[in-house]
Amino acid sequence: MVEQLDEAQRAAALDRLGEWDYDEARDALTRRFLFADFSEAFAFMTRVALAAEKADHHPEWSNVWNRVDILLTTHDAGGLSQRDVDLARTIDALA
Ligand SMILES: C[C@H](O)[C@H](O)[C@H]1CNC2=NC(N)=NC(=O)C2=N1
Repeated sequence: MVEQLDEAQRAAALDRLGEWDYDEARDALTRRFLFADFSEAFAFMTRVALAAEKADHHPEWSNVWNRVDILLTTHDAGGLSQRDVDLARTIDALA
């Protein structure tokens, strides 16, 4: 079972992640990625999809041309968990 992060753990995680914002309503991490064009954006999404499937942890996301909006939360935990923080780091490395 995955545990929801408490306030202190969440603050520490957000501090270290830097580029990610906190969505209070969803208890989630969010980040917008911008690319040169659709092809670059979709290539990124493909890399993330493979990593997400491998980790069995999946993003909520949308794409409009060169833009990819990502939201990470853990449905099983009812909010933000370490799995989201780990996936955020993985995604940053794939951008
Ligand atoms: C059964 C399976 O492990 C779960 O449904 C996983 C799959 N991917 C998931 N992804 C996310 N973001 N949150 C989850 O709680 C989650 N649960």
